[in-house]
Amino acid sequence: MSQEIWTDVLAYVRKNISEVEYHTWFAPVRLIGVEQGALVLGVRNSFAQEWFRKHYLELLEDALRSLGAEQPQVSFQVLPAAQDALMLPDPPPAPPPVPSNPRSTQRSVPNLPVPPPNLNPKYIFENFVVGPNNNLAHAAALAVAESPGKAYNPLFIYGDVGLGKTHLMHAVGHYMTERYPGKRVEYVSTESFTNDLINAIRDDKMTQFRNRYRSVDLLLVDDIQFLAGKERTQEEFFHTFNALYESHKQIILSSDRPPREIQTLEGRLRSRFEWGLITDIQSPEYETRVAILKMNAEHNRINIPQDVLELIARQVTANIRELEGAMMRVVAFASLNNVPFSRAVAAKALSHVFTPIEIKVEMKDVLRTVAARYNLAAELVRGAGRMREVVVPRQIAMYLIRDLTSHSLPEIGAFFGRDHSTVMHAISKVTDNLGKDAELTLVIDHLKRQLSGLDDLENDMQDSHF
Ligand SMILES: Nc1ncnc2c1ncn2[C@@H]1O[C@H](COP(=O)(O)OP(=O)(O)OP(=O)(O)O)[C@@H](O)[C@H]1O
Repeated sequence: MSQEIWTDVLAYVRKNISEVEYHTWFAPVRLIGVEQGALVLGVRNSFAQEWFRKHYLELLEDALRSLGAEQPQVSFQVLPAAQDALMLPDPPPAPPPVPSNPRSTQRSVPNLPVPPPNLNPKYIFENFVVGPNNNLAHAAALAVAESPGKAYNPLFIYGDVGLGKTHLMHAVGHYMTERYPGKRVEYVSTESFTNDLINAIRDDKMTQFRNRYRSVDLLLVDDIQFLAGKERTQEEFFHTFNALYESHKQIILSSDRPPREIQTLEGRLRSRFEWGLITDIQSPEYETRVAILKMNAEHNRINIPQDVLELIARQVTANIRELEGAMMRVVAFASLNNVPFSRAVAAKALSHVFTPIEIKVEMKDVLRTVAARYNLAAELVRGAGRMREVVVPRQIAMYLIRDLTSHSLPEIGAFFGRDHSTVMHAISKVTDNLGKDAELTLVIDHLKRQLSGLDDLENDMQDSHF
């Protein structure tokens, strides 16, 4: 996760300084991690350390603020020389989205496994959650992947932004390159196709252009609606389409609308787009959104409780890219503010972007927050253990549940697998000690604020040393 935060920070920094400055100062920086809410960066020498403190600290803090850090903290460590040398070859941390047009020299060698073309490695079928909103598009994509050029040609996938059209197209590309090494797959956005065409005309390289697009086994063209109004590009695409279609090569097109709604598209192209199968992707319903978040969290190896994922899924409804962004925002917020995941934390993290939601504290929120405070597993606090290390947190959790929720003593007892008299005993024990034990008083106060709204997160962080 720290890597995602760092990637976002770098993107922010890059937007705010010149490219030269960025490459001089930020390219050699290594992320050490996020420790207790602070972003720890490794720099090459003490001069760089000083330079960063003087010139870039504020910018880095702003970047963290933009990710939700209430009290951004950045520290710099000088990397040991060997480590620096070792770390230098690291790939740059911010992978660009999908390059528009890299060419592989190996592609022209026949029968060699072709490296995956410019496809996003994350966009594979295994990572695609199927729900009622996209099952037809998914089934069609799978059918095409299994019998390219035969099942449906072209396959035309349409839907609003950020709903998985590109993901499905790439998945077919990956599937094909894995299954049939040597097959050529080309993914291109309509914009890149247009630019390539313009360059080819300008540089008198139309033969190369045509060879490139007409010799593929699978052509994936994103955002085909942008062909509208571009007559020369339409003309060229028409011939590319025919050449591929006639030699039974597969074509997959994506668009934000069905062919008949693309204005100023030549009739002959429109009718060709309708020859195969037209399928749409709708916005995902709640269960699919939760499943997508769950898969994403697992993919990034982040352990986010189900109820927090559910809260995020309720908040973001229309667009999966935004849904993923919201989850990352919550993760960054929790990690930069050094607080455990809870619905209150998620609500707070998203409050700047979405309509704030009011959170009712639930028993499991309390249990989790208390357990995190004592560095214990929640189930240990809830369990039957009688060691003082777990008994005190358990009593505190019972006390806080009684205080912050409307659950009755028997309900609290049932949650902990005990009877109501145990709960009563725990509550009176904590109440008795509250006035006498200053540290306990502070801890309870801190936990209460953390659980109810987090308006005082800044103070929480200052207190977090106890
Ligand atoms: N069903 C799904 N399961 C898992 N992840 C998904 C699913 N649908 C979309 N995503 C993820 O959502 C993000 C946006 O998807 P994608 O880029 O494919 O959308 P798109 O429809 O092509 O959007 P645009 O029209 O803006 O290009 C990606 O990270 C993708 O992996």
